[in-house]
Amino acid sequence: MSTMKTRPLALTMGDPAGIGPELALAAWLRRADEDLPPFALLGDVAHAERLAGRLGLAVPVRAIASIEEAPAAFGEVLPVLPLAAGVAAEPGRPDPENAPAILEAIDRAVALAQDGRAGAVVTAPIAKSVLYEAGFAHPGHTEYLAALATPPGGETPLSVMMLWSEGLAVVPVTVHIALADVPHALTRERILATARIVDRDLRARFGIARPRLALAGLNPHAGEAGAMGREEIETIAPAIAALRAEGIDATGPHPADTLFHARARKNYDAALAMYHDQALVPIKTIAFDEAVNVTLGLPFVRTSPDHGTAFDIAGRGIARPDSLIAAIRLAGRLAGAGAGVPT
Ligand SMILES: NC(=O)C1=CN([C@@H]2O[C@H](COP(=O)(O)OP(=O)(O)OC[C@H]3O[C@@H](n4cnc5c(N)ncnc54)[C@H](O)[C@@H]3O)[C@@H](O)[C@H]2O)C=CC1
Ligand SMILES: NCC(=O)COP(=O)(O)O
Repeated sequence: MSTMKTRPLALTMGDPAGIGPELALAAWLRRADEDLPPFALLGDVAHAERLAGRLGLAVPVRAIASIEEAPAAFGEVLPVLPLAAGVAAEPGRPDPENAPAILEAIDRAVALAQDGRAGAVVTAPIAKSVLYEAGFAHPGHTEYLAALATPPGGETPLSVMMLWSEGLAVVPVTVHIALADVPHALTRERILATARIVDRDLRARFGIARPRLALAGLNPHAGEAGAMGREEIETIAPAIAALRAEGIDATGPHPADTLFHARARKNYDAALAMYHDQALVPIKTIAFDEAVNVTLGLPFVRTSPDHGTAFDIAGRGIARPDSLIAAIRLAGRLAGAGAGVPT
């Protein structure tokens, strides 16, 4: 394991009835094999210990008082920053009563990253519907993180969801909305703002000198010259023209059905899809165990596994930690934690 001085990552527990906490235990067990940067779990010590016992995982858990203690502790124990809100969770049985603890973990992780004390935020999955029942007013992490990143009296940044893997990166321009609302939400301004953030962050965070962005159409055959919908002509093509005029390497609108096969994927660094499933179906199909959800447009790094809470398998020890491990590794890389700072 690295002896370099690093800023630890802040890993939220997600929904404690989902697979997030057990994946955190599994990732910690693989820390040396995977050369993971140190992280602290924002969670509940007793819950993590019970889960480790139930799953037969040899994970010593220790409460730490500040995240600065995490790197030194990480080699021997799973460091946990305990939450003030209580956690009482049975695997597979989500309970809106846990909403305060779930949100506290996110809030504190973001505060640590904003203060420069954590290198990045890694979030374990939350079940949106469970939080909605408790009054949560944001569609998901992506939008909530933008709200948390809003400076006092300032503008809320546009947070952009990107699902990234070695072979494919996809960005849904519209995210957590009903399909019926997509055409209305898909404006030229939204496409422009999203593509600019993708271009900027692929350069700044991923080190791609001139990102190639491929924009999908919305309709079959990218509208078939207007016969199957006019969004391509009226909205998407003008946005692409404006992006190109700014010097951004944007192409399209491409028919979505031929944008994701192996040869097509070599032609771009990120595909901008017009709605959630147009983006997430291809990447989860080819890279479910490796893909990482990265939020662009924020003043701090946030990654997450590509999957959800998987209540159907929680507490059974069969959930694969690969995507969370990929999320931790990518967070470390994007935050510069992987390289470390010599002590
Ligand atoms: N970043 C986040 O917080 C995300 C949260 N969600 C939330 O998760 C909840 C459940 O969503 P679903 O659509 O059911 O998706 P899901 O990803 O939780 O589960 C879909 C299927 O994949 C399996 N699966 C998921 N992760 C797995 C893993 N690591 N190893 C093995 N099998 C795995 C599950 O058992 C299930 O059969 C929803 O409430 C949704 O809001 C979904 C995606 C991301
Ligand atoms: N389907 C992706 C997803 O739901 C992730 O959402 P978020 O909670 O990361 O915004």
